[in-house]
Amino acid sequence: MARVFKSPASYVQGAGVAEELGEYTAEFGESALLLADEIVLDIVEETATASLEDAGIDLSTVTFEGEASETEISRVTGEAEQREVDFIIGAGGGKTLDTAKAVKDEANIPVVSMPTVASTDAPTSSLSVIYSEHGEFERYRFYSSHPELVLVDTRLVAEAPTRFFVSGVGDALATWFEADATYQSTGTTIFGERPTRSGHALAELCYETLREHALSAVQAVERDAVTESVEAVTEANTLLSGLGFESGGLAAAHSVHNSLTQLEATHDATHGEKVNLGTLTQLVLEGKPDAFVQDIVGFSAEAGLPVTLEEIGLDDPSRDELDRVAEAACVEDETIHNEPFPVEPSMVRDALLTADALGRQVRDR
Ligand SMILES: NC(=O)c1ccc[n+]([C@@H]2O[C@H](COP(=O)([O-])OP(=O)(O)OC[C@H]3O[C@@H](n4cnc5c(N)ncnc54)[C@H](O)[C@@H]3O)[C@@H](O)[C@H]2O)c1
Ligand SMILES: [Zn+2]
Repeated sequence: MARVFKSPASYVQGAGVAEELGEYTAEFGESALLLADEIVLDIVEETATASLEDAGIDLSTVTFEGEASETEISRVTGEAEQREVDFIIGAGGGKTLDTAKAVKDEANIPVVSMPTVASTDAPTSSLSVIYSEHGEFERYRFYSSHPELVLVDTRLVAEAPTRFFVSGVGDALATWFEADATYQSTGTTIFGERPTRSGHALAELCYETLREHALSAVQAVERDAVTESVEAVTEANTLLSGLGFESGGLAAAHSVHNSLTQLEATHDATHGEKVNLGTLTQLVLEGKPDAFVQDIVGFSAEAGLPVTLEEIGLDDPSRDELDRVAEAACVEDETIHNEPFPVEPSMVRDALLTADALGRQVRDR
């Protein structure tokens, strides 16, 4: 089996780089469509328009309606085609960027991925997570190429609500454990091939960066401050986590996340928050030693992440609900089968219950 590593063509990160959007995108053409929801348009439209105008690029906008659904993708693709734009810029959170990437694919134009929160690794990846119009996970949509450019303004990231940044830490914290499980097994990545050493190493760097900088970075973001730790964690959440999961592999944590979305009560928890329960479940499933699991539970709680089912909306889950989650996590094409041992639904249910109990112990301390 081949080993494959893929990535976006360029990654640019720094405080104030949104003002240089025009310079970095001039190579993509003379007209662009900006896709962002109302909140994000308020934040970026003026800066983006001015910067693109300086670079001789016409910019028009489409307001993102809130869900990365097939309906929304068709609507925005229609706008891009009708206006005959040369490229699309998606600005905002994971759902907006996933939609912009799908439009790139449908309309066959470059996409600039401009996260305004460091909440997930969606900006960097070559796939979109598609939901129904009601917010239920439907499927992944894979593309043959990555965003042409990922541009992250850390000033915007720091000024956004801290919860997004903390959620990004949750998404990124899973990366190393999942990549390492895939590496130790005969698992494949989303490219359908074996992981490279590079993917594995970047996933580990992602983990080390979070352990060294996350607590300081969260404190800084709480105060809208940009520090070296904020730069480090923004890169971990956005770039290292993205490259690490795509070229390193996903395993149990994201399967548990996906299956948790089946329960409506978890819909108010963010992607990264649900992933954190997935990470803790994976560590218990793998039989990691007590001290190790407690260390990760303690670290993630201190960073502000949920460590119990209650904190992601499941106050008193029934046995039946947990069984449904465990079943869904183990369907054939789920990445949980990248674990280096066979996984059955009953093992997942028991690991989830135990992870929750360990989380409550830490919370009650
Ligand atoms: N494609 C991938 O590889 C991948 C990876 C991880 C997650 N995802 C997907 O990403 C989605 C989750 O993304 P998310 O957690 O970013 O949430 P989101 O996209 O649902 O929402 C982001 C919210 O943040 C707001 N926002 C954005 N920037 C802001 C700013 N600077 N200040 C204030 N508010 C701001 C937006 O208005 C929006 O309400 C899920 O659909 C998940 O499946 C995809
Ligand atoms: Zn994720």
